Amino acid sequence: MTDSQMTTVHVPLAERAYDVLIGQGLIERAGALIAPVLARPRVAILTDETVAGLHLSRLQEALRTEGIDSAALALPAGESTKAWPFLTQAVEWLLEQKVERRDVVVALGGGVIGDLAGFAAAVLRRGVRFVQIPTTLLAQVDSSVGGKTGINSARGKNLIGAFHQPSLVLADIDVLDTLTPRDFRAGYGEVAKYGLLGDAGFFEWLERNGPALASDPGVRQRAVAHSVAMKAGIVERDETEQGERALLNLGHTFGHALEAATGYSDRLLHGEGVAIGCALAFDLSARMGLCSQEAPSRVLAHLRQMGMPARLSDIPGDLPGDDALIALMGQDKKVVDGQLRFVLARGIGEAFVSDDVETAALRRVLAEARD
Ligand SMILES: O=C(O)C(=O)C[C@@H](O)[C@H](O)[C@H](O)COP(=O)(O)O
Repeated sequence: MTDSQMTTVHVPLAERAYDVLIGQGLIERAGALIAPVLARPRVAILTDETVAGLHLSRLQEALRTEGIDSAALALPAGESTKAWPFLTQAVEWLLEQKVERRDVVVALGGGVIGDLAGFAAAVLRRGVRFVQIPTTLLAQVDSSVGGKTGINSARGKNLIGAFHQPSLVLADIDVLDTLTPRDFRAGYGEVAKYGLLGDAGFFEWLERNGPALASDPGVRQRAVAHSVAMKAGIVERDETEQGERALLNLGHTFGHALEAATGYSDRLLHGEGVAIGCALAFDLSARMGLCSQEAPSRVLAHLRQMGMPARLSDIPGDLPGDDALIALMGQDKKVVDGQLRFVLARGIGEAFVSDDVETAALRRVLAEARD
C-alpha cells in the first residue's frame, strides 16, 4: 500500500506528541517506520505466545532488513497476564536485555500486551520509550493510543498503572484477518463506543457499514482511522482524564465490574464487557428520563446485528448479585468522594458524566438485563 493510502493521525501532546499510522502491510515496513524513533538500532519486543506465532518473525525480519537487532519475550496470551507476576517477568527480562534509558520497547499484541508493556516501559529505569504495534481491533482503535498503561488487581481492572504515551503506533489493519471472529467482534464494542459517546453520524455509518468491517479493508481502515482521530482529539484536550476524557469510559463502569466478577476469564472479553456496558448505560439513561427509549433500542439492535453480547444474560455461567456488582463498581477510577460516576447519554452521540445516578434505577436496569 502506498503512503497516500496510509492514514496518519497525529496526537499533538507537545514533547510527548506522536503519530498513529494506520494502513495495510505496516509490519513488513516496520523497520523503516520505527528507525526514526530509535537512538540505536536495537529494540526489545514484548508479545504474547499467540501473536508471536503469527507475526513475530515477520516483524523481526522487517527490523533486520533495516539493520535493527531485536530480542523478544512472549508471555501467555489472555487478560490474566495483565498482573504483577508477568509485569515482574517482563521488567526483569528487559533489565537482563540491558535495555537502556534511550532504548525503545516494542509492544506487539493486543490490549493486554500493550498495557503491560507500556507500564513496564513507564517504570523501567524510571521511564523508557515504547512503540505500540497493536494486533487486535480493540488495541488499534483504543488501548494503543492515549498512554493509559497498567495491570489489573483482583479488586478491579487497570487499578495499577501510569500515564505513559507511546512514541509511535503502527496499526497494520491486515493483521486483523488473523483474529478469531469472537476477538474481532469484541474490539467492535470500542468502535461503536465512539459513535455512541460523541458522533451520531459515525454511529449511523456503523449501522450501515459495521457488518463489512470484517471483510472490507477500506471500511476497516476508515473505521479505525475515525476512531483513533476521535480518541486523539479527546486525549489532546484532556491527557490525564481531568474531565472530558472520562467520556471514553462509556460502558466501562459496568464492563469493568463484569470483568472482575468473571475473574478476567474467557467468559467475558474486555470489549464484550464494554458492549454490554454501553447497552446498560443507555438503558440507565432512558430509565432516568435522560434520553428517549429509541436510543437504547438502537444500541441493542446494532450490537445484536453485529453478533455482540448486550445483556447480562449473554454472559455464560452465574454472575454475582446486584449488591456485589455495585460494590465492584465502587473501585471504578471515576469515583469521587466514594460516589459512583457513570457516563450517561442524552441521545446517541451525546454522552456526559454524571454522579447523580439513582440506585433504584441502576438496580432495575441490572435486573432487566439478567432476563
Ligand atoms: O483511554 C481512555 O481514557 C479510556 O477510558 C479508554 C478505555 O476504553 C480503556 O479501556 C481504558 O484503559 C480504561 O481506562 P480505565 O482508567 O477506566 O481503566
